[in-house]
Amino acid sequence: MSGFGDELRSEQAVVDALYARLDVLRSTARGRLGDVRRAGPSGSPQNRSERDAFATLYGDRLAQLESVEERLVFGRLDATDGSSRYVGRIGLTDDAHASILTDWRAPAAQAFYRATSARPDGVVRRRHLVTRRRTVTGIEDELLDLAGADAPDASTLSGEGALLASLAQGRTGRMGDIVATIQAEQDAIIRSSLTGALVVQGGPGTGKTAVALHRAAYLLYAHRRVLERSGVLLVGPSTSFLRYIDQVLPSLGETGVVATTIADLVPGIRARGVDSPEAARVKGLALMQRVVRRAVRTRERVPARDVPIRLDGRALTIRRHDVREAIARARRTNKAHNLARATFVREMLGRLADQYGTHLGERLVDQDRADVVEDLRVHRDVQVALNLAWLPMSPQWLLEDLLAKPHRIAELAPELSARERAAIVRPKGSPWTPADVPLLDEAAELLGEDDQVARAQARAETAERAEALEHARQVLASTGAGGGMVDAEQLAERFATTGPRLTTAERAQADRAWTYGHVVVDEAQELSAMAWRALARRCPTRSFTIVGDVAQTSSPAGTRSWARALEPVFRDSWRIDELTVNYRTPSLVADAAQRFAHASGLPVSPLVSARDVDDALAVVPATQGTLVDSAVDQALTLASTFVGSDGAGRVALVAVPSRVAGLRDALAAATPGRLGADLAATLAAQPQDDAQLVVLTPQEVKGLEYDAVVLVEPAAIAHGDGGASDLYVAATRPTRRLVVVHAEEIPAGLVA
Ligand SMILES: Nc1ncnc2c1ncn2[C@@H]1O[C@H](COP(=O)(O)OP(=O)(O)OP(=O)(O)O)[C@@H](O)[C@H]1O
Repeated sequence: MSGFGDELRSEQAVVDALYARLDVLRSTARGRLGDVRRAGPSGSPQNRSERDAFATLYGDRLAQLESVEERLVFGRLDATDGSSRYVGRIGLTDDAHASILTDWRAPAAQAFYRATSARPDGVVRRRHLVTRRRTVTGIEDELLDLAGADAPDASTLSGEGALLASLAQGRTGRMGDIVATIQAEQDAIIRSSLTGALVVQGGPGTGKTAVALHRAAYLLYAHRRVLERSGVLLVGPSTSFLRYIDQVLPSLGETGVVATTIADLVPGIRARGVDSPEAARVKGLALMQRVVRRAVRTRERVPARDVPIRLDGRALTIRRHDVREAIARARRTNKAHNLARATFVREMLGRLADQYGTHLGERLVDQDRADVVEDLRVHRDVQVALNLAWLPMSPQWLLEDLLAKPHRIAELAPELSARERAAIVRPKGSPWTPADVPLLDEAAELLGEDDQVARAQARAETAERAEALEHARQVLASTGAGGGMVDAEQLAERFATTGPRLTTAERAQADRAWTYGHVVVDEAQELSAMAWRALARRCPTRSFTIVGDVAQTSSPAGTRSWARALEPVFRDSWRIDELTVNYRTPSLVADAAQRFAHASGLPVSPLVSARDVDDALAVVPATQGTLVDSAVDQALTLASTFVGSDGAGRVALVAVPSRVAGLRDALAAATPGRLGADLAATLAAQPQDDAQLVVLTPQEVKGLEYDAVVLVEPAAIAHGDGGASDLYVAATRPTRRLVVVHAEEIPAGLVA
């Protein structure tokens, strides 16, 4: 016992020393930031820009140092050669630049997550340090030098005590990082190569989201030079999901990540409309790329007959033959429609000017010809005729026009059935929907934007950056500034991005045509073929992390097969990995969900729960008349156990959309009597997407988790729009308890 106390004390001494170092670094960064700020806005523009650059750098560094206060260090590795190293959320060095804490993403930390008795990797002992604030409260050792140990199976947990402690914590409504307890199968995915597309398939709660985010953090660390410039795009299913995960990356100290949904993918488009399931499905079909292409092509057309016009009293003709040749010539440029139009117009005006010359009986040259061309260019009838032959269009105009005209859809989408065509017709002026966004993106690509300005700007920026780098080198050499905290590249980046210029993430977000160094897609099974095309366009190197579960697909445009979804875009440059341990749901609940999923024929991945919780599953029968009251009663009982006035703990009622309003009203009416007026008022004031006690649909809880869930009438959920997948999703949200309230028969398998 005293041995353990000694160990604890000696680890406390190490932890104290690491925090002391952290404090020193913080105060140095704070001091430098203060010095820079005190210098004020005087001096030459050059001096000011340098100061701004240092201020941003020290500010960022300080923010990073502040963000690792909790669990700065969480592990220790003892090697066979007698050396040991500590692993933590960032790397630290002492005054002599010797490493005293290894960043979890560094190669030297890998063994902390991967070493096993079968493959100890030079490690004899892995120690998990459990800390509360700056105090070591526990130590958990794993000895890895056991000769002849069996190979572990996938469900062998590393640092089980630390892991289970972290899983048992109350939900806060925000996802936290898992750096202290990443499991071997997860670590292999996190550190997998940057090239190609990596698909991570796994059942609910297997850590796919956590792994995807930690992989983004790892890639930004391991490939900083590439990815800081180009940025990483993170695509999630909803804004409330993005909110749920937005603490994870900053707490890992990363920037340069643009988080978005498909609905918000195209700058300037706010897609808040809602499609019918059938419309969403049809708009997502791969053949829609052909429909959009045809919609563009049919605006490059030869008129039915020659068009007579008059210029200065002379009769000219816009001849069908000329239009045909001008169109062919413009198409040969291989440029996008709006850009190739310049060639078409130039060609047509030239031909008309030649006709004019023929009328005059002379061949027009130089200024005379240029003047006639100009007169023709501004001639209204010419403009009308040329527009009819080659219409300049915005993506919005094209799509709005197409969807508002059943005869155009019939003409351009003959592959669709009459019912499918009818599903996508809608009046002009309707709001954009998420399924419109990939179509708008496709159209934008075919129509083209005038990118000459942007390209010139990019060239200028490259030249400026080279200059900034050289300048930064000189500054560092001459001032000795940086003190090991800054390198020339970082400083150059700051010089380049201070002032009116924007960060990588900001620039990327504003630019539809931005190409990212890596794309992370969560809940990827929901994406349509058209959405995949839009994402692929944003990363020509096809470096993707794709996480999802084809058993949880609820979107009618989504997929049940990775191969079918990905092959059109990635061909054979994608690989698949599977996660099989469920870290969220207690085994009773996970088993129930798995049984139901199997019984429903969903393509489920194998799943083993990491833990068991007593009383994790309850079934409460009700009648149609008592269903709502009974569900609310159960939710309030759960809330009194799990929901705290300190903001911790989350309880959700999940029901089909048609029941949501009734449940919300009943819940609001009953809460004060059951939880007290104060807590009821606190809960009522919380925003819907961060409330501790909520009523939501299965679609809305996708990707999220709660301490406890009341599943209201599972049969109705299983027969709703998202079908069995919706019930599978809803049943796998709780970390501690699932209560099933039903009047109809419970779907097969859900209860043993
Ligand atoms: N190694 C780990 N250590 C601690 N917690 C973990 C670990 N892996 C996953 N978790 C936790 O398990 C829960 C489920 O993780 P996550 O949401 O990433 O799963 P998922 O596979 O994306 O689930 P779903 O498919 O249901 O959306 C989260 O609370 C996450 O923090």
